[in-house]
Amino acid sequence: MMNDMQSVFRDTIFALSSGRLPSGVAVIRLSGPDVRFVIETIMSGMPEPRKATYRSFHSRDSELLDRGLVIYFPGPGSFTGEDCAEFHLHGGAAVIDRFLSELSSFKNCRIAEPGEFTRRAFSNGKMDLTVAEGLADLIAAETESQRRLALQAASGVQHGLYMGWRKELLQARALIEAELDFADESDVPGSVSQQVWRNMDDLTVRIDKHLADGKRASIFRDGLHVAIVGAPNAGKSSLLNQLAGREVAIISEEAGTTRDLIEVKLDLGGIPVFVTDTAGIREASSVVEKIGIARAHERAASADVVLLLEDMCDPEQVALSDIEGEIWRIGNKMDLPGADMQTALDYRISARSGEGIDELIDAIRQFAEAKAGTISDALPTRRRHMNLLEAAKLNIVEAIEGESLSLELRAEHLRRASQTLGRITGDVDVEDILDVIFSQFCIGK
Ligand SMILES: Nc1nc2c(ncn2[C@@H]2O[C@H](COP(=O)(O)OP(=O)(O)OP(=O)(O)O)[C@@H](O)[C@H]2O)c(=O)[nH]1
Ligand SMILES: [K+]
Ligand SMILES: [Mg+2]
Repeated sequence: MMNDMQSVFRDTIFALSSGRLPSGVAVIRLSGPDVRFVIETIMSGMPEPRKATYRSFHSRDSELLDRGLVIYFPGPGSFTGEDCAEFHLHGGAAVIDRFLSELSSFKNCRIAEPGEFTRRAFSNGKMDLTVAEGLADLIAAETESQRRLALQAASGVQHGLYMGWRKELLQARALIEAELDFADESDVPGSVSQQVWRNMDDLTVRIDKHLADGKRASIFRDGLHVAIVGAPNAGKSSLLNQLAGREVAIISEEAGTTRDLIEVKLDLGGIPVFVTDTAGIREASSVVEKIGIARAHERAASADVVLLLEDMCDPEQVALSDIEGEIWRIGNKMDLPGADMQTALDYRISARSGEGIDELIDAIRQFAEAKAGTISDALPTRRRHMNLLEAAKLNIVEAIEGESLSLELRAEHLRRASQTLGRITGDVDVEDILDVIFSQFCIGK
């Protein structure tokens, strides 16, 4: 469909494609030239294509392996483009072990590498790289926004966008060619390429916007990072436990309890939020505590939001430096009569009673959502895409600004931009990166 290469693989691959055992049902998937032979041998005869058929499965020495469903997907109209099959079996560890070892005993049949099914699908032109990556992301998606983003990529939205841009580049080059061919004829105005450069300007604006959207959307992949910092005993670990809804960190009245960074992951409005508890900041004498405090400073510096926690009964200023993100001043221990409610603070809470915690969580959620924006258009979902988009844009800019260059050279910059976009989708020259991309998949996909 998208690639015109058709690859022929000698091996038939198989893997357990469903989750961890034991499970109610386990699905073993096969793909390759010997799929028909394997099915015929194991269940004597072939089922109707693409129809779930209930059968008994036997080993070659006629031992009953299991009873279950088999579905046969003849190539090329299958996921990988090859003959494929699925066996739906009872999800017991011994059942699956026995079945897999039976499959291994067939000539040219072997366990699939991670991502090998999808890689075959890509090689057989069933999908482009952005779709393949979207599928991997879909399987890895843990939050609602990650799911939506991945599903867009898996549905080919990005692919369509980049193909469209490549077409624009192709048209621009065609117009330049035409201008070169007719340069000496007086009736073709030199303004053809003026129009080309205006179009190319417009294209760089769209690529820039797409890149900016991608930067915002990276929050869905990388998450929002929140650091809790403050003086010892301010109640940082108590706050972490409140946010996590469980006892993650040790709480005690002893100042200097927390030494290491303790991180929990929350799902706030579909966005992964990583909250880190840190060592209380003070002039420490112990070596270990000093290391902990240095880590606290580092984490605060790189966080998107620093929750600077202060004990309202015992206010103490903590100095932070090189902070990249926002600092929110949080007053703690509002449940105590001695709490000073006069100080200017962003939020007041009790990490012991839980008062004010919901408001704080809401504020973090809103901050994350505002930072992420809305997912409506196609977005570049990976650093790989972003890097190639940057490179393509630079090629176009070189062409636009190269007024002192020959038209041929300027057209060559546009050709490179198109090639670079082609590397995102895998339509051009990508053999060198396929191993890296597909090894990130899980086995059975
Ligand atoms: N009354 C009251 N006590 C609190 C509150 N938050 C924390 N505490 C108490 O304050 C003490 C210190 O709490 P921690 O959560 O360990 O404080 P921390 O900031 O993590 O301390 P270090 O890890 O030592 O820096 C404990 O005795 C907590 O029970 C609060 O909101 N109200
Ligand atoms: K403490
Ligand atoms: Mg602590």
